[in-house]
Amino acid sequence: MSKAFSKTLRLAPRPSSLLRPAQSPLQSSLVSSQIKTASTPTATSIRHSSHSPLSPTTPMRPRTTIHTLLSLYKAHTPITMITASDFPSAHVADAAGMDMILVGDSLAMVTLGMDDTSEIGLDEMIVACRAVGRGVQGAFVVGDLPMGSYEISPTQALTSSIRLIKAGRVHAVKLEGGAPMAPTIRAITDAGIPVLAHIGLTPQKQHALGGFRVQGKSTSSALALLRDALAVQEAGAFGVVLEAVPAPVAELVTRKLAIPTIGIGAGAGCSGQVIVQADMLGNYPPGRYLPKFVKRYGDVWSESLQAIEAYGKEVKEGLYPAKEHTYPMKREEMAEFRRVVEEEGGLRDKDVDPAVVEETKTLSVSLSASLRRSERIMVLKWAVVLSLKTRWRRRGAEPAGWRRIVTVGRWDPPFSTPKSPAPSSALCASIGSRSSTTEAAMVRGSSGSGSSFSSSIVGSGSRLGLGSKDGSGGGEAIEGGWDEVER
Ligand SMILES: Nc1nc(=O)c2c([nH]1)NC[C@@H]1CN(c3ccc(C(=O)N[C@@H](CCC(=O)O)C(=O)O)cc3)CN21
Ligand SMILES: CC(C)C(=O)C(=O)O
Repeated sequence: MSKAFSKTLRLAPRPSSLLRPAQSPLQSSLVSSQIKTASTPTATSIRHSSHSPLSPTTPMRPRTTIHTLLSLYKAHTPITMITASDFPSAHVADAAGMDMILVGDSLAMVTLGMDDTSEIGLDEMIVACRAVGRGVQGAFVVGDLPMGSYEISPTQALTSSIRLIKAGRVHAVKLEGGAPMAPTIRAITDAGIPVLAHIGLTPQKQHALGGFRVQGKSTSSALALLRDALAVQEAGAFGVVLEAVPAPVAELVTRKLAIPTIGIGAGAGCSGQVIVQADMLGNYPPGRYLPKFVKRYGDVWSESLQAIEAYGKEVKEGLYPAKEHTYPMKREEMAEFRRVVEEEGGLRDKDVDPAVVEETKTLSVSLSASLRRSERIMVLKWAVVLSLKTRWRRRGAEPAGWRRIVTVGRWDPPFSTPKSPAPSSALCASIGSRSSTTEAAMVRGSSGSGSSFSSSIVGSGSRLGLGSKDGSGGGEAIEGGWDEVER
């Protein structure tokens, strides 16, 4: 063990829970299910819930601790680190075997679309850290202290660091700054929280640096960089990020230190590397600015664009969803449903609460009395639908009848006038959010393509105005069909 590094560990005694974080219940259960899967590869009985956050196929990996990092450093094995900002980016980075994951404040720009990193706050960082933590099984997770959360005093920095650890569930914190930050780093490490320092180009201080500019290019600034590196090491940092410094400078600084350097734009002479995941994956379209040091290992933008375009096309063409994406129903049940709809023309009495019918009628009458004719029809329909929905919701269930009403609800002339356009199909869909496309298709299929199908709610022998075909409900005979509504 190198002298300064071991001193770091000694000076900053940490609770063993930090050094060797216990597995969360989620992870232990995941692990046991993986073991089962692994030992019985052909077993089909193990079904993983689609809600299970971590993929069951991810191989197990042991927890990376500060000791693991030290071993890598001592063995001159480059340490791998990548940023993550949410559950999926953490999950994939962890599965890819990254030694460390950084929840960097660059997520302000690449994930939240902010102009720079100065805008993001500690609360937002904590949300990201927690999401990342849920996706990580083995990597050592470092959370960035955002601008404004640590510069005022060592006490402020410690308070923020404790929040990142306790609420954000990270294993260590990172902060920007060299020698002037030494007392702050000391305060945090003394409290048993590992600190990764960050010197060179420190993006939070971009305005003071005059932009994102390479640091340490002159003898004096290279010397200042070395002084900063030694100062943060002395203060107890377990490692230091060197950003955008000439490679030979970074290499020499690395040799003068006894803690690992993690380079980004600092050449291969560092003890490890870090990169912004969104940059290296090619998450953004060509043309977006990328720092010179970024190598694009992927083209996620094109892949995503292609996939989403294909989805859009298939939806427009009616190719998606296909049969295998829909839910089956017993033939007899569907036959009975169809019979009730087509032969009885609506709901059976037992499906409708008489009180609902009464209430709806009253509502309809009072509304129709107070509205102009053109508005009336539309409002009445919505009133009926909403009233029924409320009622049925209150009774703790949404009977098939509600879906049926919404599914077959139609929004076409005469209320689709330039003055009062029909609600969009999207609106219809959201109102009937429990009604499925499949069901709409079934209803459509049953009434013959392009034919008009309308519904009336029949309850207690009463017909309510939902645009019944024969005009007995809302008093409107309506032409047209579902197709017109959807397109
Ligand atoms: N997507 C992303 N990736 C990053 O690596 C990153 C961010 N965002 N946001 C915060 C900082 C900014 N970073 C940068 C940005 C540019 C250079 C760079 O290579 N600058 C050039 C030109 C600067 C100038 O115009 O003077 C240089 O030569 O310094 C380095 C690091 C790194 N960080
Ligand atoms: C660029 C890395 C080191 C970083 O600080 C970040 O992602 O915020």
